[in-house]
Amino acid sequence: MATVKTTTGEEVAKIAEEIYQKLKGKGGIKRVYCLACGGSKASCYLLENFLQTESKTIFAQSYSANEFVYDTPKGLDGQSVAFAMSMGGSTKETMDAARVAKEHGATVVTLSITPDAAIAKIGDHHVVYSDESTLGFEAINQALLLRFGFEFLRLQEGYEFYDQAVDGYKKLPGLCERVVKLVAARAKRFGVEHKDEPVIYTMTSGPASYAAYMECICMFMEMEWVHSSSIHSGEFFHGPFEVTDQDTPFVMMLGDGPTRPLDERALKFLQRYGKKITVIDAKELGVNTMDGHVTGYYGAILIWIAALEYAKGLAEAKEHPLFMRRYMGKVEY
Ligand SMILES: O=P(O)(O)OC[C@H]1O[C@](O)(CO)[C@@H](O)[C@@H]1O
Repeated sequence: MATVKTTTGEEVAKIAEEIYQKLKGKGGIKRVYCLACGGSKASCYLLENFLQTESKTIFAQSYSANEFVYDTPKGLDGQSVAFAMSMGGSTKETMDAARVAKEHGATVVTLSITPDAAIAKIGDHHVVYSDESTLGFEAINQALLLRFGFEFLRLQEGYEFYDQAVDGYKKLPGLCERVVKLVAARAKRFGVEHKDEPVIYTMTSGPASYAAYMECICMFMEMEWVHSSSIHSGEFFHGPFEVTDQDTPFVMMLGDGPTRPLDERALKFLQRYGKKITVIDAKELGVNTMDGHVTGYYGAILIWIAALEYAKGLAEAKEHPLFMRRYMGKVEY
């Protein structure tokens, strides 16, 4: 089987530079929109979160693609950059959203796992990423998108932690491989212990929020048909904590960014009043071999890689393959 050449971090840097040079004369990059569905939408969150937190000049927002089509933001214009991501490269909602962005004058970057995807024809630039669920850690979409964020910030405002960010980018694939091995036995155990659970909640905050959301809507609900909800650690105390008891399982994700205290507070409560608690901790996954300023972002990716293994463990124990569907691709919707 021919291997697909994925986009490198350096190539992302080149595309980012081209985009910046093009928009510089118009006043620079004003807005970044991420357009996608399901797992692809969740995977945009790191870029959104990074720019929202670190940038003073670039507004960032991700959209479920069809919302962008039906309720297009007024700010979409020639100073906007839209990232339209679809793993398969042909999801209609995402293709339509990319066209809307293009029609409004935005620079459109498309992303998929193949170079010749249908969506690639709509945009100005195309990025090819690897599917991390089949062990392609060199070009994970979340990391490639994050790299765009680092580059835009460096070019437009100056990013004081740029060197650390790029260094972390290089270390990431090795750390992901290490995480898979580290959690292998735990993931199997998680599967066995949770195979008959009707509901499993996920919880975290900050950059890792996408991992909790993806584990919930894609892995547990879509792939394993298990009820779930992803809860923000801060919001936990403003409603959801009332369901805590000794029978209800939670997957608690501890990030390594500034919002970790929120996660620790929620975990402390769960340990006091709950019982079925699985902890995925970015610190333990090895993110502290990187510089402190970027560990929140990369830690989120390591959490996701671990969460993916837990979902595989569940699929194995339930004898319910991850790609079994009842409705998707089978009925009209
Ligand atoms: O990334 P694509 O190819 O646009 O597909 C999106 C679909 O894939 C999933 O992310 C995973 O099956 C779904 O959540 C979503 O409906």
